[in-house]
Amino acid sequence: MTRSTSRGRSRPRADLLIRRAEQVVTLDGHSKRPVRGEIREATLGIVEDGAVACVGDRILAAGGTAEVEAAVAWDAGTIVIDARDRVVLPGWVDCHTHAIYAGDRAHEWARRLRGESYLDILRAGGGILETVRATREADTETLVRATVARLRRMLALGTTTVEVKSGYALSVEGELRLLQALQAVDELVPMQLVPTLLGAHAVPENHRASPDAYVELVTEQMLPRIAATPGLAAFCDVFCEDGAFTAEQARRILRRARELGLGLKVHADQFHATGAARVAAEMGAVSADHLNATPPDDLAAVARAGTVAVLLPAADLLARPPGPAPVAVMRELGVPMALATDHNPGTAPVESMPLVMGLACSWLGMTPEEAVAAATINGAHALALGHEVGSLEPGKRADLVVAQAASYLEIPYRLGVDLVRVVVSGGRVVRGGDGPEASAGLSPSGEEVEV
Ligand SMILES: N=CN[C@@H](CCC(=O)O)C(=O)O
Ligand SMILES: [Zn+2]
Repeated sequence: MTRSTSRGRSRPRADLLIRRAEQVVTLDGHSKRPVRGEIREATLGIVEDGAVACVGDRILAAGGTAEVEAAVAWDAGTIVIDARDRVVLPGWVDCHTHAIYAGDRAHEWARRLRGESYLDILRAGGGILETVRATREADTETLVRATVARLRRMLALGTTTVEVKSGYALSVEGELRLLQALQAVDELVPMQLVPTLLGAHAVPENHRASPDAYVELVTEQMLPRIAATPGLAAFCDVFCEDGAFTAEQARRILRRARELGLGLKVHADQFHATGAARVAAEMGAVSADHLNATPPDDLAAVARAGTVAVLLPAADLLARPPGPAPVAVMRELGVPMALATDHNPGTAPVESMPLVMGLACSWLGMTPEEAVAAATINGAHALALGHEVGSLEPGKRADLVVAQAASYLEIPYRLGVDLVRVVVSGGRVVRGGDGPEASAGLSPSGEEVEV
């Protein structure tokens, strides 16, 4: 139902008003620092009978329905969504993906199920290197089209901010091409896309005999070339692992990236304790990701540095590292935790953040409150975007999810069930609107609307 109002002319006008939600999970008050330690329901900033009003691509107000409706004006042009029986949350922040690639590795997954190891397959020239061959062969239009399709499916499941790493080209021109293709993708998908250079994802086959020469190529040619174009990459990442790059090589690459003004991320200790998490902490990386094999002392260093631990339960399930990420130890040490899909063709063909939240709770031992914070505000901090996304507060990007649920608990609990009914990204309703008061521009069936 849309309503015109003569009252409150001086009140700011809303383009979009979502009202009468069972719960609005605001996550407010955490824009400066990630949440960590014991996370209680109060930390989530839940408002019952809640509303969110937006104008343009920004949030105008979030709180109780009566309070929000008293604070804003709306008219016949305002889209009004009734959220009775529904929960409103910030759009998911998927802060670790490898979503630009060609080819498929289901056959490798089947080999791993029969007992082969991920790293042995990589050492034999498969794994990441197989995807590198397929990606190098694919034309840019094909890569853009495939990536857009993946990101649109993620968007329909509520992901409104997504980090995408390059890393399947492993040459200066090839990595540049992937990051430029991501700029084209960014124009075609209404999400916030954060690009990361992962030129040090694996040692390419032509440098097998001299990995240090490849590290030098990354530090002396690839990084300066990419950093010379503002916006091409926000972060530099390194896969620090036996069979990929050593802690010392990672340090060299990250140091150079930092000099050139890029933020830092590290694929750390996924299979072995390599010292990578400690390097991430020392270098001031915004995140250290995976952390399956990180010793407690190194996790303590991560906590002290305020580096966000990005946990990737789908990869934990499919890649078979020595064990799942040690959530209880991280909680105890005060390591801030975020969650991401790790979408990639080898170890995580997953696109759903709600599924990842479910795995994080029922398998890794996160509490539902930790999972919600990890998929929203802490994911934002893992991208240095805590001021911009991850919570429902006035001035932040109007990114939100409306889920068919009486409580936020149902989202991680109902493993594999798509409860998302409405997705708003940058103020645009990109999916849904099938509620009784759905109005202009909304698809009655709950299908994705034209984006
Ligand atoms: N472990 C390194 N990189 C990816 C996997 C990439 C691949 O296997 O293609 C990850 O984060 O899990
Ligand atoms: Zn990864």
